[in-house]
Amino acid sequence: MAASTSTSDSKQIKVLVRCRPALDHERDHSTESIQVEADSGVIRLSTKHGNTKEFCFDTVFDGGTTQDAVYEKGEFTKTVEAVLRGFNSTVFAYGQTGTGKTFTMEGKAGVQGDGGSGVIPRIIREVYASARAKHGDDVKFSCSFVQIYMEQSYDLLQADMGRLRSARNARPASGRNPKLSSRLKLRWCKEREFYLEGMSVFDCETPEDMLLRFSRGVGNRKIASHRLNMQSSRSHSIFMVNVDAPSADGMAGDRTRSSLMLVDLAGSERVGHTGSGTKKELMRESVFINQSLFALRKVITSLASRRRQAHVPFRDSALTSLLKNSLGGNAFTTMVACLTPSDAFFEENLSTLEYASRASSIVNNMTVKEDPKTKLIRELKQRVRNLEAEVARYRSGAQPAAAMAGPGPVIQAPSPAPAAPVSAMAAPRTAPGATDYEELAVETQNVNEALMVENADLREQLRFIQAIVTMEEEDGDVMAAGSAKKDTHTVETAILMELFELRRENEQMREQMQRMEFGGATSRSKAGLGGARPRSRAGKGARPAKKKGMLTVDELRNMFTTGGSSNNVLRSSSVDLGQSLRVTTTGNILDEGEGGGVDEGLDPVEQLGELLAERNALLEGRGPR
Ligand SMILES: Nc1ncnc2c1ncn2[C@@H]1O[C@H](COP(=O)(O)OP(=O)(O)OP(=O)(O)O)[C@@H](O)[C@H]1O
Repeated sequence: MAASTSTSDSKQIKVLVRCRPALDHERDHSTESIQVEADSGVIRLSTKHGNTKEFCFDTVFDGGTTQDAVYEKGEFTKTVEAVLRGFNSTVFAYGQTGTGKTFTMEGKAGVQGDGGSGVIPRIIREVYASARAKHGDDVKFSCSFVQIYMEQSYDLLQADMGRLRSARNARPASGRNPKLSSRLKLRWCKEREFYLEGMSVFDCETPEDMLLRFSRGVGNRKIASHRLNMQSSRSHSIFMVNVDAPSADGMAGDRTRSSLMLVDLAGSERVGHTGSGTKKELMRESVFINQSLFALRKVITSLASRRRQAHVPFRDSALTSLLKNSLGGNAFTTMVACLTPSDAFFEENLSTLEYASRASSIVNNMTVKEDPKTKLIRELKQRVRNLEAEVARYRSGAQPAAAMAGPGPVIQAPSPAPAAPVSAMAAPRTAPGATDYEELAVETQNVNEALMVENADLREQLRFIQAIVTMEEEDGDVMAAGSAKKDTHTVETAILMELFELRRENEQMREQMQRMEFGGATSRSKAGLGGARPRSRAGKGARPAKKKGMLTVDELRNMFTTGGSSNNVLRSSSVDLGQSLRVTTTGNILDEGEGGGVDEGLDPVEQLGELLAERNALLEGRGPR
């Protein structure tokens, strides 16, 4: 369902650091290199050569910290509160392989008695308990569980995954493999941003129902053993808890829907340390794990750099796409950075702490997502109340100040409406020395103008409601799984989005070129823009050779008409570009461009052609036009 924002709150990403105890097999051949001062939040890392690096965080846990203490001192209750207030929230565990991410998030049966359970089971129980205490039975819960394995997303709760697991458990495999039929496509649409199409969602009435789903999904997760961890997660897992509850601050009947993402990342690993270099599959997995974590680190670095308008490469991996709202977005986010005490992993620990430190400077703008219809009704009710109060004041003899103003929805009059001030009704314009008749005429005119403005407002509202209905027709039910009708775009919308993206890229390139023009011609080749590149063999004036990855207009047109695919390009069957046809986006992602507007009245394909030509020219180093 389309949603819009109401309440908001800015919060930095909360970072907890946990160093696990040394494991039995580590004690013989490594020394502890980490000093954790829980009271002051200081962590000191020292190398074998005596160098020390110091970090300070709000909350740090040493190897002796129990799961109970992590949950309590980590203040996960605040995450639960945020979810129940309608804020999307995220908890993610980050760190090198074998540092205790899964132990922290899932827990381990039999460790520390019942206290062995990790953050996920505890948070599930607390969300249910708090929600029930607050709203009784008027709360609905559901969950989904996915893993990102080798850059593909898989549903961990699909029925066939369960069967697959029992079949595979019969043989001593190095790990379980996800089945292709549970593969999910990553999609993007304006209202929902990144999401996984067809992901299964299960209603769970009780915490036990949800815990059962969770443990089934855990059983389907891809794991394998290597030198650093007997049960190493080979995928990133995301468990999603959806809560639909009465609005905490709103009026009767208002509801909020929030999601809690509980993420256990696969750990970064060095092939030399894990010994995966000898096994092809482990090696391939390693490459994908490290690649997506690299993308995550790039996103963290970019968000933490605080350069305004800096490009944040969320689209570089499925993981960062799905975490977009959790990092610098609208969610309440907690990162649990996990460390190993062994001095053999000084560099890995240092890297984890550096990224944890950067993450702690990222500010999220938490917002409650509200159903637009509910929001509109709430705002209109508020407006009625304001007007009633205004009328009451007017009746009691007071001058009605700006009768139409107030905290109601800010609605712009459409352009054909007269530009009369809205407060005209309250402050009639009278000409000096005018007769009573003239005064009446002026007042009538003012009232008339105010009514026209209101009329325009109402028309605007009607258009808004119609737009919502259309969106809902297109979206279907967000929570329902497998709807093939979801998130369709018209061809025009897609082309326009492509145009925005291209225009933005071209703008950037043009700026870069201009900067380089100032900086001297030689810098052009250094920047890789091709100033010193050899011309094509056909000589001067000949069309430059087409670069790999560049698209011509014809190719683009073909893709629209024959169903080819490329990044940001749609797949459709026999599309006439003149018509407004509905097509579904490919698994590749369309991002929100911020570029300039699109020339109205021109064929978007023509524009696209121009922009592509411009881009090719820029790439060829032929300078801004
Ligand atoms: N706080 C802890 N107390 C006791 N044992 C722990 C603790 N943290 C982790 N361990 C143990 O360390 C080993 C590795 O932990 P875990 O599997 O959670 O690491 P991980 O970071 O999830 O690794 P990977 O990224 O490879 O999945 C496990 O045997 C686990 O039981």
